[in-house]
Amino acid sequence: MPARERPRMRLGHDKRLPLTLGVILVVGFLSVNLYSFTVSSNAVREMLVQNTLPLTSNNIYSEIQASLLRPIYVSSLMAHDTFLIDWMAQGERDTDQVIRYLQAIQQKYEVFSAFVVSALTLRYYHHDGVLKTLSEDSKKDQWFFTMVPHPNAYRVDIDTNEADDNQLTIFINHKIIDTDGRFIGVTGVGLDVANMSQLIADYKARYDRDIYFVDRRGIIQSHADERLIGTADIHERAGISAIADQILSGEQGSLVYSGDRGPVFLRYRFIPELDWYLLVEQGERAAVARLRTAFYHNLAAGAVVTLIVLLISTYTVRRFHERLARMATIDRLSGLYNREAFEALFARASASARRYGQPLSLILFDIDLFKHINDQHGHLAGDRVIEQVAQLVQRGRRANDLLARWGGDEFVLLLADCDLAAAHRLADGLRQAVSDAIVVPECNRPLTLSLGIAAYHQNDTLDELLGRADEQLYRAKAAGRNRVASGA
Ligand SMILES: Nc1nc2c(ncn2[C@@H]2O[C@H](COP(=O)(O)OP(=O)(O)OP(=O)(O)O)[C@@H](O)[C@H]2O)c(=O)[nH]1
Repeated sequence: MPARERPRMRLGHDKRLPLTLGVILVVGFLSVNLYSFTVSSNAVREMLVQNTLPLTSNNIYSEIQASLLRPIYVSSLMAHDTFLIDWMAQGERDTDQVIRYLQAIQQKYEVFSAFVVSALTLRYYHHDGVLKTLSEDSKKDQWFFTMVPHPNAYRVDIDTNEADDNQLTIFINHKIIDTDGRFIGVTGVGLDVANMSQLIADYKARYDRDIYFVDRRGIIQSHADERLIGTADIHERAGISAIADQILSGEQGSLVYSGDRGPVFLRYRFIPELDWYLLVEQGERAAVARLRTAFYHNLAAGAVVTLIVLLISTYTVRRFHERLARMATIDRLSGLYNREAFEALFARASASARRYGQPLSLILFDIDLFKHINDQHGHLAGDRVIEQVAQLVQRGRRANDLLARWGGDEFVLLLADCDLAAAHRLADGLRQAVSDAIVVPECNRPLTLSLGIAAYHQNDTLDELLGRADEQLYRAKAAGRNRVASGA
């Protein structure tokens, strides 16, 4: 049956189920994903504050301790070296001697620089020679004069190195005390800040966290961005300024501040060896970046699954509706349209005939003495005959003609663009074809039809048209069956 001919029968809303499924899936996927994203983000945050950042801080602290231990040890060794103490006590006579000593230290321990400054002469001896004489008036030399009242034996300072193009250097300054307990100078080694910065940059790459040091005043002393060193103050930096005092008054702890890209989790720890604070921080965005990516991937997967379910359910529902529509419009035994479908299709065909002013004829036909076939050969044989007639007429009809089983052994054939005379000829041909092709089961007589034809009149109802065709059919039966009767 051509699809375009199928009568439109509302058998349900075939979009409702896929839509409902779609909504349930979208809401389900969204809520499950959002929930798991929120739970995992909270877990990551908690992990960051309670575990990851403190652990990182501890690891770095240990590494710092390990990397400073050696230079501090070397400085201490120099400060207690009897050669140096004696040499100073004896009036710093042979300069070459002390320079060779400093060179040996610098080479042996592979430090950036080795130096000694005398409190007596204020001369600054460097492994390359005598650098200068310190002056109490020079701002640059204050580090030395502040060493005297310093409570500890050594101090870690960060400063530009005049002996090496003013490069930033970490100095381990160690007091030299003579045998009488008097302060006679400072000795120590210098470490390249670039190395330290590299170390911190490595941490950043390894842990994806910002790691830097500030002194007790809040001035950044070591940072992957060297421009900040010695100049930037955390009291003046956006976000962290709000918690700067809290950091600088504690030993260690975890804090949160709002950075320009969301909350930043910070772990601070005071490092007594450096007299600095170690700060380890990580933005929430970076911490949950992977989760966010997973969230988007899950959503995409959910969208694909939803789409597939929508397609499958739409296809299934459509197939189901088509079957239902077929069941509701097709007569099971003959495979022809049933009465309801014919009524709907007639309305369309008659409207078209009216619009284009074309003739329309209806043939109502009935198998002659069908009851006998049933009675003598059984209902199944009768059914078989109905099938045969239906198939034969269906095959012979024109594409625009509508054929339906009207009930029992009665059929209707609506002939589009066909006047009464042409319909009569066609009906007779049909009658002939059936009696030529089909025999009554088990008795060799040909099966015959009686056919009544009526022409469609403007504004006829189906009942009116059928009524007139039925009269003609009655006439054909009355006249002895196996014939065609027609009338306007
Ligand atoms: N096998 C079968 N029989 C049916 C079916 N529907 C109706 N019938 C029978 O078809 C017969 C119809 O008989 P009628 O059309 O009234 O009478 P007839 O024997 O064909 O005689 P005329 O129409 O006067 O030639 C009845 O016996 C119905 O029981 C069906 O689906 N299958």
